[in-house]
Amino acid sequence: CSGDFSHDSPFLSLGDGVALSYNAAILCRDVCRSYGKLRVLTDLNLSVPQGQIYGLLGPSGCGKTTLLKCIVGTLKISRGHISVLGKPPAFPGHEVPGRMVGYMPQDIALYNEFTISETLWFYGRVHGLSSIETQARMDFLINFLDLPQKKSLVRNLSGGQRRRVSLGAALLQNPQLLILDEPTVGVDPVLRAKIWQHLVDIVRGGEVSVIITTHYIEEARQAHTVGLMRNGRLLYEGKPEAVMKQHNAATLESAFLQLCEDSDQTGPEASAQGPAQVNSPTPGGPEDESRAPILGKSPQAAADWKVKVRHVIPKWRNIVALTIKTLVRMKRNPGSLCFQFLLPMIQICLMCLCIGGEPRGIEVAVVNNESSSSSFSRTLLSLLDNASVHQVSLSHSQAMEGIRNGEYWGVLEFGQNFTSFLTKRMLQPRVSREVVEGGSVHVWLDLTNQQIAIMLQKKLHEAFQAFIENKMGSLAYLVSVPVKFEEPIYGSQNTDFTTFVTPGAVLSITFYLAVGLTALSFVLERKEGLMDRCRVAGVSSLETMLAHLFSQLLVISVQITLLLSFILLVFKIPNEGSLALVVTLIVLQGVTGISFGLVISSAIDDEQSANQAALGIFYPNLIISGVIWPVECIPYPLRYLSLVLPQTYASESLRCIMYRGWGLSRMMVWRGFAITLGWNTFFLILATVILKMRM
Ligand SMILES: Nc1ncnc2c1ncn2[C@@H]1O[C@H](COP(=O)(O)OP(=O)(O)OP(=O)(O)O)[C@@H](O)[C@H]1O
Repeated sequence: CSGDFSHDSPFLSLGDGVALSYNAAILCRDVCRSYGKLRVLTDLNLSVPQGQIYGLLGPSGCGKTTLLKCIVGTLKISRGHISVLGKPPAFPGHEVPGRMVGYMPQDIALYNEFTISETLWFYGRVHGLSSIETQARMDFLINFLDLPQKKSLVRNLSGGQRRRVSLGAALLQNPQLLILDEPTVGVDPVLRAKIWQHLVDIVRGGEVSVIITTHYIEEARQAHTVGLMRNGRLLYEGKPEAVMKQHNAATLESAFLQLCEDSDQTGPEASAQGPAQVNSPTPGGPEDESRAPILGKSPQAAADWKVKVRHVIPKWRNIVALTIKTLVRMKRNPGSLCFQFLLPMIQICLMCLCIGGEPRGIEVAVVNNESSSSSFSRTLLSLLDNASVHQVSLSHSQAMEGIRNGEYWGVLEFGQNFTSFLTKRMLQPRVSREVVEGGSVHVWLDLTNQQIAIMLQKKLHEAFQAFIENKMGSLAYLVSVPVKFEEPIYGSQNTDFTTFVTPGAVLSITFYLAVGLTALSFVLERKEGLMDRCRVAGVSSLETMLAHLFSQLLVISVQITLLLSFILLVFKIPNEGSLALVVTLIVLQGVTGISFGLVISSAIDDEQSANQAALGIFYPNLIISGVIWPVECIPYPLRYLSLVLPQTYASESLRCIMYRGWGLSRMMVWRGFAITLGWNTFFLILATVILKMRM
């Protein structure tokens, strides 16, 4: 809201030096708020006098909660002005949201994994209370609110008990302003009376003000002022006795019924134009203010830049409180924590075991038309890797029928004169085509599975090489293809697909687990009202993000340690480079995952959509990043897209470190780090901006 209030004083000024000499804790002028096209608050005027209890009443859905959220600063108003304890909510340096306000939302909004004392300690830390202060307040509140053992877990409490813990959290820091959204629902009449008595006691000194909504209209008679809301407007504001007298009613409820009927008769349009009826003990109520413009900015209105900077800089105590909160929640869910630790390890183990290995027990039909036990064909077949290839001897017609029926992956056929023709071919420099044909193994393959076909070809070449060495001994070098592959510069002759895919897979697994965990945990906290409650307690979105980042980093560290131990020690994936660089790059990819998860959770409100968003990017990103298949095979212009994705250059960088032993001086290494850091920064800024915009 705009800063038309005098920020240094709780007094309302009506422009040109005219100031009203009353003290209002909350002032709302012409407040409007919509959710999309649904208009919830319409030109609402309300005034909560300092040191009083204000009962905000109205039918379900009339906008009470929305108004309270606007007052505490978790929702922005579309139009109008709000002043809370002298300044607009969320004004730089103002402690609303913050320590000055105690807010009990309508939802329970408590961490289920916390005990009662952990809940109060958490808010004590956020409000900057000393341990002695927190302990003293906790003892008082547990006694006063008749709470069970302070070591009881919130999730094991009854609905009414949770509501009382929630009230305790709002009362903890002795705030100047208490905003209670239905605190007495589910509370027995004795305790309800006690709570009201406590509210009356705390406002007695004139320092504390209370605004309370309740469905039990009669209990609001104990309030100094009541306001009746209907359809987003205030129909009445004044003393409870006055409205009863005015309508000649015996109860507050029947007085309000009559007010509603009157309003229905005059119609919504009429009440939309006119101000609320004000029975005027409330100086500065809508009648006082009429439609006068609220003051222009006072000299002090422009907040000092130092205050603004301090307002933006994250508070360490909040980050610590939130990090401890996340760690306690993790500790209380050991099953989920173990799952988080073990899942990446299981994934990488499955990948190393199941991807890139050699096929086993491949059925191959063998048609051998030679009968002699000393024939070359027998020797050659005996040199074929039996673990990979399972030979089944058949006739030509049976073998061809079998391969057509999908029973065999290949057919190997040796002619009747295979041995004599091959001998001729080896001994004579010039032989006929017929001799070459008859001295060759004829192979028919089922090429529908390329990996198996390639493996069969490789096994046949290996068997033939062994056969040549067997038959020719030291002269075997004479029979070789005139292309000679020397020792590789990097990698080894035995490098397999697993070696190629592992670095990219490690980065992807770290990235996606971080995305999933972050996106969901934030969405759930928001859904349960926990984030709003923290925000009212003075926690900023940046602090929430940083705390989440720190606690997730702890989880990632364990995950990465387990991942690396397995790939390096168990699966013996080579690492020629610096382990520190390997770890740093993987951690940074984890941070990219966390920050991308933050973007999803700040933009999306429900788990299903968050899951869909996280899963939706999984396959496209995995495929286009060149993790499974080389980027060089991706057609243009898709390759340009591939190059800017978070894992493309990072995977290449990790491969260069691990297999080539390169360091940061090489461009192919540092650009992987640079791209990852760039994405981290971009995602964090984007998430912060989205969170701010969606407030
Ligand atoms: N986040 C939201 N998005 C869209 N509409 C919303 C949202 N929150 C509230 N509303 C709508 O705004 C209207 C006012 O809701 P609000 O919760 O402020 O009412 P209320 O007076 O507090 O009701 P109750 O007494 O039942 O809590 C309702 O019609 C509700 O459906």
